[in-house]
Amino acid sequence: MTRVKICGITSIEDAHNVAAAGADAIGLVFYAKSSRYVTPEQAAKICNALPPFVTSVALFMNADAEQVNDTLNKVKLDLLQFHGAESAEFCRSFNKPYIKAVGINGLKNFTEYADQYHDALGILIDSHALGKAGGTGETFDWTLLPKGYAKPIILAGGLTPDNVAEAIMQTSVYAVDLSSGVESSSGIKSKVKINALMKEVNRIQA
Ligand SMILES: O=C(O)c1ccccc1N[C@@H]1O[C@H](COP(=O)(O)O)[C@@H](O)[C@H]1O
Repeated sequence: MTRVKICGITSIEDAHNVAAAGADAIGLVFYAKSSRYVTPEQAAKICNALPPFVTSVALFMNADAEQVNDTLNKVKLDLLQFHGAESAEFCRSFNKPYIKAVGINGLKNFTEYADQYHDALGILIDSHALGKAGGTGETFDWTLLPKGYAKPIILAGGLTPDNVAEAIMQTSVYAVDLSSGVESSSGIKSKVKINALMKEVNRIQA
């Protein structure tokens, strides 16, 4: 069963809609330049309102250790997602499970890059260029995905209710991660699109 994470949650209502639709995880963006940015105080309210068995994921983009620690102190978080140029040493320094995002665009050697993060729970592959921010809403050529990599692969980048079934069937990834593809406007999730997404994911796995 392919897992689903919906990223960029900014309200309790959106978190409830994601959980009710049957997604596995919500993502909270702690990157101030993002339209989906939430403060630790807002995120704490959202996480406290989550039902059991829905994973809360904190997305950081080149944050410093102080910001990550401050967020961890204030918010009940299950997993960290590092979406920038964070070193493996930095990612593991919080003693918290993490996933590392990799921008596939222009990446020379996936295995060499991803192997540095050998203690990550999984590797998220997005369409952005190395060093640039993700969440662009752009897809990439899924045939570039590594085959048979030792860790779970999470596919991101431009996924929508219309292309998610094709993406899962073509790639057999462990999980998909969506943000802009299930929004009604930037930072606001659409209940209709979230339900349509989960219907598609369930349809092809029935
Ligand atoms: O969502 C953001 O604003 C964001 C900012 C900086 C880095 C990553 C961000 N989002 C992540 O990008 C991918 C793809 O998003 P999309 O579906 O193409 O909009 C996803 O992992 C988001 O979590």
